[in-house]
Amino acid sequence: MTVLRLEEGGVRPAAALEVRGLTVAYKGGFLKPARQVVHDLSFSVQPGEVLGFLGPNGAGKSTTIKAIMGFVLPEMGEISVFGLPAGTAEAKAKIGYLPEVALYYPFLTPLETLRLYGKLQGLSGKALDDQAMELLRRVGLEGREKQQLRTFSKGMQQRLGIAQSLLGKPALLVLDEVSSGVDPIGRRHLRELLGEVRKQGTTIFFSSHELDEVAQLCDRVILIYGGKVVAEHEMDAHLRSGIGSPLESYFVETMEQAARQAA
Ligand SMILES: Nc1ncnc2c1ncn2[C@@H]1O[C@H](COP(=O)(O)OP(=O)(O)OP(=O)(O)O)[C@@H](O)[C@H]1O
Repeated sequence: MTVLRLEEGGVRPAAALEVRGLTVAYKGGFLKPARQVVHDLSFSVQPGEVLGFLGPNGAGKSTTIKAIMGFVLPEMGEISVFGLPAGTAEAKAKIGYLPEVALYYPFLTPLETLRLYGKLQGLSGKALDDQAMELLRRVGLEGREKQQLRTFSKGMQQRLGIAQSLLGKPALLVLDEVSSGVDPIGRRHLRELLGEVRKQGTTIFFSSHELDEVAQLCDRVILIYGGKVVAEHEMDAHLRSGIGSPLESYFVETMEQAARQAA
């Protein structure tokens, strides 16, 4: 279902992801007050766009992503996915999600794991097996389909997580630290894979500390610090391919400025 919005001068499709005034607090311990970690955060991702969500450790990226998935309940704010309220079954059905730490049942094989997740999405039979095998090939786990996950390295588990997020060809990919633990060859494959997925029209929203990867993949970046958006930038030619690592310099300068302002 495509939800249309009435705009001045006509209708346009709803954003793939819209976050408005998101405020999240975690409960404190015994007699300790709740602590707000995301403050009045707003941004949107348009259909087909690839958006990098950047910020230092503890900035609130995973918390925001968990709110998008409906795993943490915001104190305030609204989130919609293609116009559907976040956290609902309909919204979740549109999303392929890779958590920051993907934990799988250690005695299952990657193929069995993808079958399990595929069945939860309503896929079955040969169509599911074909898709699972194709995804395992694309993430470089060909030949390991029948190896139990307890014997997998961190990077291999991450590759499986990426395959799992792509099951069912979701319209929106939400990836939390997508290349964490993946070796340089795997990262290159991952970039190619996400490039292909993007060409098929999939919207991608991902957090990463790998700024070279972000520079190559993204149309736009959003930078957060202390749970607030502090900058937003189109990935123009300079940031993408200037001398040195322009995105890294932009990131560091923006964060230093945000830290000075917060002090
Ligand atoms: N379950 C929790 N209970 C209490 N505080 C939490 C919880 N999860 C995260 N936090 C706190 O919320 C803040 C934001 O954490 P979050 O994991 O969202 O940051 P992040 O930007 O994803 O960081 P990183 O880059 O290190 O993954 C941090 O101060 C963290 O300590």
